[in-house]
Amino acid sequence: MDKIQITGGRQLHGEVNISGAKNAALPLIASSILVNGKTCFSNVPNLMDITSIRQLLEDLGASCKASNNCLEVDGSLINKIEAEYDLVRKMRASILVLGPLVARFGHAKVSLPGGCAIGARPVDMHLSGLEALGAVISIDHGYIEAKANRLIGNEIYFDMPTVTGTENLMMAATLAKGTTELRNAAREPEIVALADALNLMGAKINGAGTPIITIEGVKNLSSADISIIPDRIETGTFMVAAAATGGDVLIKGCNPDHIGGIINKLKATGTSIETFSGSIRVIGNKPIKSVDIKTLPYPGFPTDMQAQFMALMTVADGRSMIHESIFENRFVHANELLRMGAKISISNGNIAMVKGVENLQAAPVMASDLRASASLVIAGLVAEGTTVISRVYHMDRGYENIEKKFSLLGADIKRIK
Ligand SMILES: CC(=O)N[C@H]1[C@@H](OP(=O)(O)OP(=O)(O)OC[C@H]2O[C@@H](n3ccc(=O)[nH]c3=O)[C@H](O)[C@@H]2O)O[C@H](CO)[C@@H](O)[C@@H]1O
Ligand SMILES: C=C(OP(=O)(O)O)C(=O)O
Repeated sequence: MDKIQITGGRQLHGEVNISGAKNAALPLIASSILVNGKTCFSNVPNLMDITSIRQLLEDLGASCKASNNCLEVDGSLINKIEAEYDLVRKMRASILVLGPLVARFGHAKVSLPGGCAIGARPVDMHLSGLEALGAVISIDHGYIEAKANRLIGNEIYFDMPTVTGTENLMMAATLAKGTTELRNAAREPEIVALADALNLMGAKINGAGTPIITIEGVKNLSSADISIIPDRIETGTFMVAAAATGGDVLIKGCNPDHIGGIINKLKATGTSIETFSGSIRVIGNKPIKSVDIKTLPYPGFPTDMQAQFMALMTVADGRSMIHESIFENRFVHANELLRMGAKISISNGNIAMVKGVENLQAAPVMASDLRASASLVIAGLVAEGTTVISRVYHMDRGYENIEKKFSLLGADIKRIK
């Protein structure tokens, strides 16, 4: 199994290009199930999760042709409505095929995705939403089965904004008869990107990016060319790494409008940030000021940046309170940061108090999930000595060429076997 080795202490300098967003690409690729024809995606990141969704679509019968960062999916060849456990277990976002399959074929069988390192992550709101659209749902032997002759538009209220839940139901409702209104919908940029793409395919969606999304059902969708938006979490990860190392980095190919919550908190740490159209310059300043954060649905501070921000706070001046309000178990990285000399205490399971230390010390550490791995990379970049991070397959799910990108910025980082 691959590991990442980092010798810390170098400031990051130079330019880095941001890849397409994993969390935008996954629902967009799933949306190609709705189309009885070809959908072409560009700026697709080369990631394990993209391989997983591609394998899943191929298993359903679709043809997928990939070259460079493009992917062409032919949904006209789909001849199977069952997403099997062996494919779904690799990636929770596989649940995103449920809505499109039942909408287009009237029948879907998808393995229950189950929990993961960061929490139980139920899919009850996806299922009750589909029921509201008239699907008959059953769960048997670990599989969700959904059946409907044709989905029928309805009003759906989410108890809390769910990102993939909003995406699943938005996709399903595009082919429903009548109008669907999603209330308390998630507002993430990935939702807007999906609505824009579906509209290009012929859907009639309004309000994406607000808590109320209205979808007027259409009979079918047609082929389209879709470009994946830049990854705001990868952007934020490089911003935090630049701040932590006291570096000066120009982050290119990103969308500063998508990361207001991150920019706001990083500025409060004393980091200098200049935004341009499509790029951001980040200059780290010492001492790093301690700042409190609470993760919230967009446009609040993203849970997917909490681990990286915690790594920054371990070397800040003072105490920081980090409140994780989205997932119940998203502090696993804290234990690894402790092994590197960080001072962190956790109360109530979702509040971490971080007391900044002068410096971290390198140690062998283990990644537990995707963003935990990014936080360990940031810690490794500032620590004294050589850190080895194992289980980096978590990182490969969501960061394209991360060690190459950091190396080009001057980090002493390499992948080892
Ligand atoms: C592929 C993708 O886009 N993943 C992102 C997506 O995950 P994902 O879409 O799985 O996360 P959700 O927005 O659904 O989860 C938000 C909260 O709602 C709860 N919940 C969700 C659905 C449901 O039916 N019932 C329920 O209780 C979850 O357990 C969690 O506490 O949004 C998360 C929150 O921004 C991000 O961390 C993930 O990176
Ligand atoms: C938690 C994440 O992804 P997923 O929902 O695919 O597990 C993430 O991108 O940080």
